Amino acid sequence: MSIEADPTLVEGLDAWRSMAARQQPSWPDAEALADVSQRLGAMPPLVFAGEADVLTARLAAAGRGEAFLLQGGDCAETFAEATADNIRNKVKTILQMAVVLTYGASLPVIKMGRMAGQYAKPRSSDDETRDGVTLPAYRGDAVNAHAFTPGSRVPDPERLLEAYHRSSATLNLIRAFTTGGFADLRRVHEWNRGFLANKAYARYEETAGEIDRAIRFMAACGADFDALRTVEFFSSHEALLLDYERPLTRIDSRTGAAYDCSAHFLWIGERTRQLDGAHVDFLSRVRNPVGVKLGPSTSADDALALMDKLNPSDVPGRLTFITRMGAGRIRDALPPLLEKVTASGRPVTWVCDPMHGNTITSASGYKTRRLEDVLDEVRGFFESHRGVGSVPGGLHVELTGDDVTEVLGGSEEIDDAGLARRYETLVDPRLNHQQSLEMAFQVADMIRRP
Ligand SMILES: O=C[C@H](O)[C@H](O)COP(=O)(O)O
Ligand SMILES: C=C(OP(=O)(O)O)C(=O)O
Repeated sequence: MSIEADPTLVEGLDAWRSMAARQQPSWPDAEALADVSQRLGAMPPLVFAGEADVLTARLAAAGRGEAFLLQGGDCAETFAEATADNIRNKVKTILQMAVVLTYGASLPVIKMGRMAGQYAKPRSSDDETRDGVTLPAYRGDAVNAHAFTPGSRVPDPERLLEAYHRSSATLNLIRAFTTGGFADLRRVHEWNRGFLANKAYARYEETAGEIDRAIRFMAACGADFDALRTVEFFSSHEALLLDYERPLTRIDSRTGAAYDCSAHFLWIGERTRQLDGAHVDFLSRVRNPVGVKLGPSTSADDALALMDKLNPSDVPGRLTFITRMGAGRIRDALPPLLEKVTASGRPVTWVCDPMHGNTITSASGYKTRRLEDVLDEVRGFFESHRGVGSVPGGLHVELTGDDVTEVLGGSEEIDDAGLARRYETLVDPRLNHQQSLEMAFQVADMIRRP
């Protein structure tokens, strides 16, 4: 049965309320939460169901090896940083990476931001202790504030509304950039401006020069370039806070199916992917394309059971598995999953998140990652897929368009002492602009050279 034809899916949209939901805030005031839910439910949707369907078709192509997904953005967006400059720099970085990948690998690249809604974080511990004082952990700006004071850390449902408004403003600007001419491929050089000149920047200029020449050649041949003016760009975030996702879920007037209209693509995190849990149940009932993070402890049977629950009709592009095994584990942990899922003959789009399995604490105490581990996990991802004959369909990265110093290594050779220079993330370390471009060049090579 196709997902829109099953009325029990829509009828059960609130079934998650009686299931175990991990990583939810302890909202102190149930009435205030109910009031916010009602107000969120009255807000316009942030995306249109038809856009989510287009993305499903694009992800199906990535699952067949006919496209490649590039999903990137902050670990945790913050309200304070939802500024024009930050949004523009992130969009530019993703567009630049996409150009490098498209040109280098001759594959269409699906561009998706971890943007316009990535305001909630699952945490390893419910508390944080500093100098003997213990407070509730920061769970993202949609829940509480980062400042280490008792008042800041109390979950406040009004923040869900603020997350909605910031997401709306961010998405509006992304749409303006990507449809208003800013993302026109003929401006490929412009996207480099404003970043620090560096090795990756120079290599990008070379690629941009080659693209320019190709465009001038095609123009001289009389090609029509209207299609270059706009770019499809999709939004995504972890569907962690069900008190946010549920009120933004709407019934599509065309099909009668439910869509979570907080973003085009939603994923379930490694910590909340229990088969009988609230998150899996809720996302099984919406028709957006959805993802699930799979860590190194995932068994092939877990993966198959998630497919049964989240994509029972085997719709290509509906389900993406985002593997995050760690560089040291991927070559052992991924192939058994790929073998069994591939043998089932059922459609899944496989994406590599090389960030979340490679987090370390540096000698000076920073939560960081090594760029070499991150790249090694991507290499392991390609090797595993090539060994099994399955399709490496995309990349999921935590990045920023700014010149932060949060990840070790890269051609700038950021070392432990260098981390302090500009360490700004509130949760996990992100690749900076240069490291993101370096990664794109290397991944283009990996796609090109089987
Ligand atoms: O981004 C992912 C998680 O939210 C994050 O890695 C958890 O970090 P913690 O272990 O500091 O809670
Ligand atoms: C929490 C995240 O990842 P994971 O669920 O893989 O740990 C994340 O992507 O922000």
